Amino acid sequence: MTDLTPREIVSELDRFIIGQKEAKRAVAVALRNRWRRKQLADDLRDEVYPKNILMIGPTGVGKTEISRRLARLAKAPFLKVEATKFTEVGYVGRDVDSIIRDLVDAAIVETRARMREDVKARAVKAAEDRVIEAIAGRDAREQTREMFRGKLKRGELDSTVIEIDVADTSNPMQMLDPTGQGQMGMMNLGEIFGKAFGGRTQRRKMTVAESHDILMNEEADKLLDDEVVKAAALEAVQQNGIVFIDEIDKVCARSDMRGADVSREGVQRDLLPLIEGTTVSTKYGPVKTDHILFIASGAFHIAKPSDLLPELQGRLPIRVELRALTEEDFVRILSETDNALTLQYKALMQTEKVGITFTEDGIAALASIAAEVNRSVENIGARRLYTVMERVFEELSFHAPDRSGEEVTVDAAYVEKNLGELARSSDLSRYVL
Ligand SMILES: Nc1ncnc2c1ncn2[C@@H]1O[C@H](COP(=O)(O)OP(=O)(O)OP(=O)(O)O)[C@@H](O)[C@H]1O
Repeated sequence: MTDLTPREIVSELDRFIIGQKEAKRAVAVALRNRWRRKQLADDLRDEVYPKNILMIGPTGVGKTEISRRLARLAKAPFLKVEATKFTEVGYVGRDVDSIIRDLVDAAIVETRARMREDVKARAVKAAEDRVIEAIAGRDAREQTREMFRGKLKRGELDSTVIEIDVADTSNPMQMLDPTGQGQMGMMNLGEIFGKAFGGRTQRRKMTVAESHDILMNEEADKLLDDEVVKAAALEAVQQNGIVFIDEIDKVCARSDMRGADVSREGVQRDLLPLIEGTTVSTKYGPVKTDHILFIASGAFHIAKPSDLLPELQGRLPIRVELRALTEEDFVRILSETDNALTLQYKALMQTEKVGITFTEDGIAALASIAAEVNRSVENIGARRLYTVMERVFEELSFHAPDRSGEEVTVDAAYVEKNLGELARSSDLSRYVL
């Protein structure tokens, strides 16, 4: 749980998302409300439900990104689903409870990773002991072990090859059918049960450096109590979980309701109890959804928010609109965000020792082409920047290993050379950009 104020939350989000002030403020308040709720006395705390949010805006303008970054900031379990997934032909029973089950699965993985960090120091020691045992043998004297420990810490053993028993994480069911054709071969029963019921190990050869992460995770897991992980993950989901439901406008029925519309409205009806608060059973135990924050989102080009079921409208009281991104926004997305694509490509090329410099007019040219293709082909928002950048770097990406030591300046001329032709033909850009 974060104790950041709404202003601080917005400024954290500003590092990654350009514009969309209204949406940032709404999610910041939603998060702060959770902190406020935590401060209340028990009886009142249970009465305070989250105010869920409806984000309205075209594709690729930051709806998911804002929600995902918020979840990361709050260290909250997060799940994104498309509402339309539940209308697919052949989808039986519209199992919307799977949303909560998937959220719990994600929370278990995250919680375990976080708790692993907590037991890291002890795990480091245990993992070291295993490496030293693999090198020096089980009966080595204390002095010898310490000598190896010193070498290990200094990285002098990194390329030494060791043989260790590690958990076998391959799929046990494959073992039950080794022929892969439904015919069971002759097998040792002990092997089958050993495989199917956990605790299997496998002897593997690897370098000390390679073994580091594997051994660390194994030793940390030994120190972690599964029950504690489970309880913490369930608590995190119930108190902090965030579910992002995309394409909610696509499950709106209009007044002239026909076959497919009826099924879409059915999805809204199924979603309703989750949002209103219910208990879902998962393999880790029951989960109450009352305090999970739901963020629904859609473009609402055809259907309107008022076409949603009235009960659902009532459960999504906060409405925010996100606007389409402009060419100026693209310039800022490319140059001001902490994870800007320009920084990413620069870092990637640096691994090949190719230096990249983006000039101002280069970035302007990239933004202008992205905006132009969005206008002429289809507006997919900031996602267009990905395809444009990939195309500009296509040649260089391929030849970079042969150009080690070179400096490349991405200016307007460079962008024009690699992209200009393509961007001017909407027939071509439809396929390539
Ligand atoms: N305002 C923005 N600032 C910075 N990056 C953005 C912005 N909007 C979108 N992006 C980038 O574009 C990509 C797509 O955005 P996002 O997933 O948030 O789209 P969306 O609005 O949720 O659309 P959809 O409803 O189709 O999923 C993300 O990688 C995100 O980083």
